[in-house]
Amino acid sequence: MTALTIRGLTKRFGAVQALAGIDLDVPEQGITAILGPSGCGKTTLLRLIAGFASPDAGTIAFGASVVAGPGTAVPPQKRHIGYVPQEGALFPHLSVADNITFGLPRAMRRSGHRLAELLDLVELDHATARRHPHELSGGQQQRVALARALAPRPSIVLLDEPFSSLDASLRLSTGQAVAQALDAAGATGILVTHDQDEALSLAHQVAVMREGRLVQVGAPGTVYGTPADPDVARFVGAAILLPAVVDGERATCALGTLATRPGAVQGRAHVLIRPEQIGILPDDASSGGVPAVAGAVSYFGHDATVELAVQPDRTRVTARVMGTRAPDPGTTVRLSVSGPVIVFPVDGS
Ligand SMILES: Nc1ncnc2c1ncn2[C@@H]1O[C@H](COP(=O)(O)OP(=O)(O)OP(=O)(O)O)[C@@H](O)[C@H]1O
Repeated sequence: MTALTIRGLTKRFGAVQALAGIDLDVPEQGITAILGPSGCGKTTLLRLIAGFASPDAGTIAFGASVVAGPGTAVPPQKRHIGYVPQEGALFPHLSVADNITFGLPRAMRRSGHRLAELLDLVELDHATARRHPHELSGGQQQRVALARALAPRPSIVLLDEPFSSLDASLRLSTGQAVAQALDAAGATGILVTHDQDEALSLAHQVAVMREGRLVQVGAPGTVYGTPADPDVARFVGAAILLPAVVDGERATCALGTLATRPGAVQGRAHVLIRPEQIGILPDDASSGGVPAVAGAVSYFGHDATVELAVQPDRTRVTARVMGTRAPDPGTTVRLSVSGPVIVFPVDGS
């Protein structure tokens, strides 16, 4: 079943075409991430779904019921959606309990049962209920904001860059807690983010947006593994694009002759290689691969990236290897590429 169906959605602000014809199906439950760079129209799309603004054209339907379209504009309070803004926007003078139960009928607020349920759902200690927002960490504040959004049991929760003010480690754990809470509540999440790691790790469906349009919608693995074009490839992860000549299912480029995915364009093209596809071997002709000289190494603990100059013409590529396997700068090594590569037509890059 589809939780949300968007067709031909457009919105213009003066000379700026913020949304230029959006079609999107959001399946029930799970998280759909709207991923794109600053200014591409993500927040505008979320605001139209929430009902905070009206589209110039197009329709938005929740299940079978149209909430925005020609002659229809259901107000935000009647859309039964939850909204989690960037920094929680909690009421500073209210306790956590009062923040969470703010939108509930008085009888429910008094009973305390729903509050306890919501605290459990977002994995907050019941003792935090008496505190005020300034006595909580950023991650706890975002959990309170989610609990408040989930309180009236909405079927759709809109999350507008909810983790952007958190540091990297808290972002991951808070993101996972939010995903679990949405799942347990049976709600569908729509997460706006410009962070590809967040989108790929939390979402079941990723919708990549650029200049007011959706350029690719798919499962995280599909968007990362078979991006629609070189810009999507670069946006969702580190990408090496090399000129190549394709013949059948083989592409010849600076990293040798590589297997392509079936159906690749033929002749002059560009191949996409992810840094983790490059293996670094000892400099021994029997290892196969192409020779390269190792340059700067960036350690990240669990893994490392290595800059490499591929011989003979010093084509620069970056490999991602286990932290302990990075060669010393200046060492001559051999490079192999695992797995088939994606091919893009020359004019597509
Ligand atoms: N109320 C408004 N009036 C005029 N222009 C607007 C308005 N809201 C958005 N825009 C413009 O529409 C475009 C899309 O903005 P939007 O906020 O939707 O992008 P975004 O992808 O959410 O960006 P960010 O990640 O920086 O929040 C931008 O060029 C923005 O300047």
